[in-house]
Amino acid sequence: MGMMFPEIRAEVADLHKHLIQWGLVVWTAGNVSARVPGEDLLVIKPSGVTYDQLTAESMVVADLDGKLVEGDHNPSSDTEAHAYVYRHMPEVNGVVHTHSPYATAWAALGEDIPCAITAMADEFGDDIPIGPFALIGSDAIGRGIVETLAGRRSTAVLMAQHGPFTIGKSAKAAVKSAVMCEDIARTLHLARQMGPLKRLPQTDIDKLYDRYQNVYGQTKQGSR
Ligand SMILES: O=C(CO)[C@@H](O)[C@@H](O)COP(=O)(O)O
Repeated sequence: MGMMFPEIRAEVADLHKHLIQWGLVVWTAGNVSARVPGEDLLVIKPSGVTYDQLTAESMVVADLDGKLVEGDHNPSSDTEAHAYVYRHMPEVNGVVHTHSPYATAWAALGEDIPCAITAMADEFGDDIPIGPFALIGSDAIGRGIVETLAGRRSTAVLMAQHGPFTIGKSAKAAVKSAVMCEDIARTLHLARQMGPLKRLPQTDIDKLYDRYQNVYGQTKQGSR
């Protein structure tokens, strides 16, 4: 019998290339997962396997308690965290974790990143919040992600003294959130060296977010 969910496995394996392409990880320090539609299952990277060895075949399938269901490798050490998010946030279909340098520096400081530029209002419509410090090896990280992000727009949380976790309506959307989170963390770090950051007015954040999420690019509303 063939492996379960070959297409989702291939997509998740391929999405890890973006972590390298955009400078979000060194060695194996990051992971991407996707929810399996209609199943209490997820596909995630195997733990400690370098990105050049990630293929559809090397991905693993786990249940939403983080237990291995199919695969020749141990699942990512963050599988329980990803699984907790999928159990408690039904609208989320992708989760990413990295140690991208600027976002992780803000996490080390324990400071929210204020929504001070239009690119941040576009993508997040919100500050990027700090989540609690939580040790790996239980659902503490997942609980911290959900408690921090539930009910707010941001799709990125900086887990204190650890690093960013991002969520999305798809695994690709969660990867994009991780890329934009790092870009914004770097820009606002640079800005803060020159002076205090100033949060945009909430009304402007709301307008920018609405445009970017509903009109920007090739959305139907965006067509001339
Ligand atoms: O941050 C951590 C551990 O604290 C992990 O995400 C990172 O080392 C990557 O682990 P995996 O290779 O996905 O098991």
